[in-house]
Amino acid sequence: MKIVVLGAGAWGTALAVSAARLAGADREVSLWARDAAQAQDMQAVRENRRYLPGVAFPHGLIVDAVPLKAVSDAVMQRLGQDDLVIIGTPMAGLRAVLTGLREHTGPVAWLCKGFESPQGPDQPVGLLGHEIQARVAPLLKAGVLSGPSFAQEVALGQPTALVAASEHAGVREALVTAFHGPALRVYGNEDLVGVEVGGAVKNVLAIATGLCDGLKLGLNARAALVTRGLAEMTRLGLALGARADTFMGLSGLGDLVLTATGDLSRNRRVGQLLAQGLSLRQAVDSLGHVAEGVYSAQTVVQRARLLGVDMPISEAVVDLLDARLQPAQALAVLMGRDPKQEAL
Ligand SMILES: NC(=O)C1=CN([C@@H]2O[C@H](COP(=O)(O)OP(=O)(O)OC[C@H]3O[C@@H](n4cnc5c(N)ncnc54)[C@H](O)[C@@H]3O)[C@@H](O)[C@H]2O)C=CC1
Ligand SMILES: O=C(CO)COP(=O)(O)O
Repeated sequence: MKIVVLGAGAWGTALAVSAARLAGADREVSLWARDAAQAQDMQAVRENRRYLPGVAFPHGLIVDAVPLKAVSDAVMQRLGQDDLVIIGTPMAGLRAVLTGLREHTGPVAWLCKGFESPQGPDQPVGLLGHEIQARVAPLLKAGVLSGPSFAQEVALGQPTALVAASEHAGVREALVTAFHGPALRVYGNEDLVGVEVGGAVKNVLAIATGLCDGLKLGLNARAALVTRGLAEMTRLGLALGARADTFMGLSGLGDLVLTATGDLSRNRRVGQLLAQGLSLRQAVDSLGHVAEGVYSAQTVVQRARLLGVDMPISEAVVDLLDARLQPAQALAVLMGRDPKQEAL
């Protein structure tokens, strides 16, 4: 089996390292970075000093540079027909990479969690990964690898469970074969929509809990945000065609708990920094990594409104990110809502 990871950020690198640790005579794992200088540095020091410092690359991991913005014929010629391609870019890079891969015949999975930002008049609402794929590479056998997983912990070999979601059994099976091992369990799920909604919305909710904890509002408040956040994530998912039980699984409750409460989360960190009085620009610049919730929040709310779904926590996050509300005001808006029944 050949596994090619396109994109050498923290998560792509962690999964490439993980797969290479399982490597036997029957597999080859490559990590392709878009930045030639970064690829050279990784080849020289056998470590990704920029995005995943301190993690030594296993002996067999192959590192290379490719232009990811336009995955060209030259790049395609280097891929074997059956290779498993893992797309490790943020949502912002997914469309271009999927477009370039549209004639690939082997399994493909992306790792990014979020909604793409609106692309102008032709596409005024932001899309999930599978919606982008349906438009630019409809024949691809593709899916997403998601679930509660901080890159650093996976890279250190700490126990983690992921979910491989695709309508294609072959894609789910390829992801299990590539990554399932002593430290990483990979579960299959056919509900690609639900898994993607979970991964996208939990990032927005983690900004809210980061804010809550940054303002020292207490553990009760955080539990309330997580629980009511799960309710609003589920409402949006159901309206988009997901199955309810997916939200009780790894990419729903699991990733929400991890990201909303775990201090390794970049999205949670954004909320904490906003609570300290930093501007959004200052908060984002200080991370050094992508925080997808910042770019997805507006679309989550826009899609919810179009579907008539109530998402008050996400609405408050958007008002906060757009500086229409100060941190304390966002809380007042949420607490000032009329009483209602708990049910969805
Ligand atoms: N870091 C983590 O623990 C996890 C991250 N993810 C998701 O994986 C995706 C990638 O996250 P990280 O690897 O952490 O990000 P990162 O910030 O560590 O690295 C981003 C990588 O993508 C590249 N990149 C940035 N913009 C690009 C574009 N427009 N086109 C192509 N490449 C581009 C950068 O050069 C860099 O190599 C995100 O959607 C994130 O939500 C999912 C699970 C865990
Ligand atoms: O998706 C993640 C964990 O599952 C990573 O979350 P952050 O992007 O907030 O760090």
